[in-house]
Amino acid sequence: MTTLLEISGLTKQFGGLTAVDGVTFSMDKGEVVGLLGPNGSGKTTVLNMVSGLLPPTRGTVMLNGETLTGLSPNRIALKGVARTFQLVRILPSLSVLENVVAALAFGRRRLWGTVARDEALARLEQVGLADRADETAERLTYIDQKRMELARALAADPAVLLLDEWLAGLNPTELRIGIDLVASLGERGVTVLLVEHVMDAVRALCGRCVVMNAGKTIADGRTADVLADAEVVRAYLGAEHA
Ligand SMILES: Nc1ncnc2c1ncn2[C@@H]1O[C@H](COP(=O)(O)OP(=O)(O)OP(=O)(O)O)[C@@H](O)[C@H]1O
Repeated sequence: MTTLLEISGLTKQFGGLTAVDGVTFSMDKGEVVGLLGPNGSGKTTVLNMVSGLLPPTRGTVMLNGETLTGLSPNRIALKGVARTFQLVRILPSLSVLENVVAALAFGRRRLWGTVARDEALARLEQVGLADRADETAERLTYIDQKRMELARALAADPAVLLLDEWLAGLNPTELRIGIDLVASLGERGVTVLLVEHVMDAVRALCGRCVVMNAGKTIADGRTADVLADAEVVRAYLGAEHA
């Protein structure tokens, strides 16, 4: 396996609070890795540093041996890192199709015109939203806005996709579809870092998990082993899970 993403000693301090404290792990190409931990343990802050939204206080992020730390979010996106947000970010007054076309125009492939339109439709098809292509984005349900945000992220043809609780709030049928979708991305060689509290999804999707607590990594290993780890159960999953 080839190491694609390497996170070393990643640290973020907000004033006196060390939100992320020396986090180190790497991901191979095509791996789907769960990043777990209780609320406030620092997971989103890790994603924010990997995607360049926040500069780390210390530590580095490398993609394919190239340092991302210090680059702007836009540059990092152009290098192949895409993400979704816990609270979806869309262009509300544009159509669903235009939202994805915009991601293509400003993404690393810089596609325009009918090529962009065809590609956008293919991405919407992939996330099950092709029939809503002409709808104004703000009229979509929250779940469909999440789907559209994923289509925008996929339009960037990412090497690494950071999903921040993308499966949260889905009903059981939608969850099944969402899990299959994320699994298909891994199978296509997209490396996925999944911040998620939905344990059925984590078990179904992640061969490996990294668990954080109070900014630190407390476990990193095969999902079954990590979820049975006494410290992970104590800090995150709770006794009823064990
Ligand atoms: N911009 C910020 N300024 C100050 N403190 C912040 C900032 N962003 C996050 N924090 C704090 O850093 C800590 C880690 O937050 P973070 O959102 O990364 O946790 P999380 O594990 O993603 O939580 P959740 O599962 O609830 O999304 C929290 O104590 C949070 O209040």
